[in-house]
This record gives sequence, structure tokens and C-alpha cells, in this order.
Amino acid sequence: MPSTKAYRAALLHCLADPREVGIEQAHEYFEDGLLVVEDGKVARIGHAAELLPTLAAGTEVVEYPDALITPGFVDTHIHYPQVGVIGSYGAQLLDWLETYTFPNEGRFSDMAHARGQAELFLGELLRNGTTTALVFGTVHKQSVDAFFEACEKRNLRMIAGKVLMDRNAPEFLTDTAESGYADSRELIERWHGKGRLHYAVTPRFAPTSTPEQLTLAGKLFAEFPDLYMHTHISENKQEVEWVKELFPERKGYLDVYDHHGLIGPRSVFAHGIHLCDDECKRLGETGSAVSFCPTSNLFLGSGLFDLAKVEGFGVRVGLGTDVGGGTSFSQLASLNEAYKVLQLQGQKLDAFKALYLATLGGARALYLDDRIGNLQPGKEADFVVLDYKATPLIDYRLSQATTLQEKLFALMILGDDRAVKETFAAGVSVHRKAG
Ligand SMILES: Nc1nc2[nH]cnc2c(=O)[nH]1
Ligand SMILES: [Zn+2]
Repeated sequence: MPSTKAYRAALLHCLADPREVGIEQAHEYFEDGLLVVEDGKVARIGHAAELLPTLAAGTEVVEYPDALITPGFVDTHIHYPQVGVIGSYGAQLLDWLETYTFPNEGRFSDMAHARGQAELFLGELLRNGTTTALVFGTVHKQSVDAFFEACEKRNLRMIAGKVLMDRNAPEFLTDTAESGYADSRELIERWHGKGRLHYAVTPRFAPTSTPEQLTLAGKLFAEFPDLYMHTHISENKQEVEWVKELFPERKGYLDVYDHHGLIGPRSVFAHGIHLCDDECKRLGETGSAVSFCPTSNLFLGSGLFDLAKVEGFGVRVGLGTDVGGGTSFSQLASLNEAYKVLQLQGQKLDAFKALYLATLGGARALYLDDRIGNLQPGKEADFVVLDYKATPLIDYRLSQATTLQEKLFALMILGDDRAVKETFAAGVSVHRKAG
């Protein structure tokens, strides 16, 4: 007997990028909707009045008045070992790494510490409605074991990898080209494709890997099917200059990765603020993706991401929190900041495009849109219940809204973890807000 359960609330999900098909065709909304979940997958979605009579006698129906069900959020760039440095004062990227991040990542050589941090991190992700993330570990392979163990326990669809770093970092955080390759391989064999888990080959960024390490990273990326490649690119102007000095023989920052076989489908580059047109074109034509991380880009003073330009070259773009350079686990908070980043460049981010970036757009960037990203029948039932009455201010502001667009936009600007009532992964509740 299949296990069936139904959830009744307002339902909203994206079917396409509004940039490509227009707002109306890009989403589906049921004011009084029903989501029917069977064996961890979406079985049906529609109007409650139509679907309720079709349910088998005795099917449990959970009702959420004053709530909106959306797909779980997808975070295309985050660091689980940086929870301890979120909100660290006064530095831009390279100083921030030296002063705060590297010392903190050193603590992950201790498996007990890594396990505790993985629990804390996943608790935060789920409290914020994020059900899939592309995650940096540290250089220590046990950091990834600890993370995947915690994900496996909760049956989450997650992607992670061990950092590769064999130069320009403290000795306690470096591997070698060979040990990085061997440790990554071992982790791939242990975790990649197990349950809902995927592995990402993870060179930190070009300055901390030798050409030998990047060559072996490229070899690994080509050796196993469906692996991810996850790194940073063109986040900070000083960083971009440093890459030119370290790799004078390459045409530019992206060319360093390109030369070593590290671009293509399932390659995800965080930030991409200072990319030139040729680099955007190359990312687009190779099916690579960029993660837009607004809270981090503002907090670290890195710059303003030009979404219109990057998307104009056909690049897949997802939204990332980049915790701990980013300042919130909440993708609602990311969208709030994304709106402002785009305002400053004369670009608009409407509520439906925003929802797309945080859900289906992220899933497309990760080539997971056949499984997650919206609530079409057959998709994995990863979803979030957003509370229209989360705070007195949200309650009042939403009561003033006359359209779905207005309501959704205000929720995205005012909302954060407090707006997440409950989070589901593969049809199972993995977080429920107290009260
Ligand atoms: N934001 C951010 N950028 C990086 N570039 C290289 N490492 C990092 C990191 O940990 N965070
Ligand atoms: Zn990052």
C-alpha cells in the first residue's frame, strides 16, 4: 500500500523562467490548493475542491490556513564549516579568509566538532526552508563524512565536497595535489549517488590550488558520471588581480578553470561579479552555472552582481547564501538583498522571478530540475509551508495586499526564518516551527 497524505493550503510553484515565457506562463497558483504526496513524491497538485473528492477514504489531509506552500528553497552556494564566523567584522575577501575563516576551518580536523557543526548547519538550513544546497566542506575528508552522515539521516538531497587547497593557505589547511585527488576519490566512492547525495569536486578558488592540483581536479571531474564541480570566481577585484599574477599564461580567471577541464554542466561558480563578456559567453555555451550571493557580496563589499548581463549570455543562475561570508541562511533574506543589488543597477526583480531563482532556477543551475525545484507530479516532495501570519508586521502588511504578486513580494522583503512554519523533505516533516 502506498503511503498517501495530502496538504491543503495556498499553493504556488514555478513552471519556467518568467524571463523566457512571461510571468503568467511561468507559475501555477491554487488559492485553495491540495498537494497530494505519495511515497515521498508529489502525486497530484490542484484545486482542493477538485482533488479532495478523489482521495481514497481515510487519507489524512493536513490543513494550513493562512499559509502558502512553495517548493523547498535551493541554495546553490554555502559553506557548512563557516557557521562560527558568520557576521565577522570589518574585512573584505582575502583578509576575511586569513583572519576569520581559515582558523575556524582548522577545527574540522576533529570529527566530533565536524559532526556537531553539521547538525547545527542542517538545523539552520531546514529552519529556513532550504531543502537542497551545494555545500563546501573543509580540506579534511572527515568534514564531508560528518556532513553526509547528517544528510543521510534526514534523507536530504544535498551536494558537497572536500576542499582542495595545496598553496597560499595555512599548513594545517592544505592537502597536496595527490592526496586531494585520492581523498576526493575515496569520498566519491563512499557517497556519490548514495540515497539523495551527490559529490562536488571542490577546488576552493584558483589562488589556493597549483596547476597540478587543478589538473587532477579536472581528471576527477571527468572520471565519474554526474559529479559536480564547485568553486569561486571573480568575487573581489584584488582576488581577480592575484589570479592574473599567479596564472599569467591564462587569458583570464575563467580560463584557469577552463584550461583544467573544470567547466561544463554541473560546474557551479560562486559570485561572478567581475566577469567579462567573453567569460559570460563561455559559461553560457558550456552549460555552466553561476551562484548569485547577494548577502555575501554586500557584506564583504565585493560588488554588485549583474544578473541581466549574465543571464543575457544564457548562463544558468541560482541563488546562494554563501554563509559565513553571507549573513543569513534565509533565501527570503537573499531575495530581499538581491532586489536591492539589482535596484542599484537599474534592474528589477519581481516576486515571481525571485521565487524562480530560489527554487526552480536553482534546481536548473544544479541540473536537478527533473527531481526538485517545483511541485509537478513525479517530483520529490521537498516543500515549505510559509506563514502569512509569521509576525504582526507581516500579518498586517499581507492583509493590505490586493494581488498575489504584492503579497509574495512583501513576504520576500519582510520574511526570514520566522516565515517558515514547516519544512518537508521527500514528504517527511524535517522542521516544524514551535508554537
Ligand atoms: N565568499 C567566499 N569566497 C571565497 N573565495 C575563496 N574562499 C572563499 C570563501 O570561503 N568564501
Ligand atoms: Zn563561498
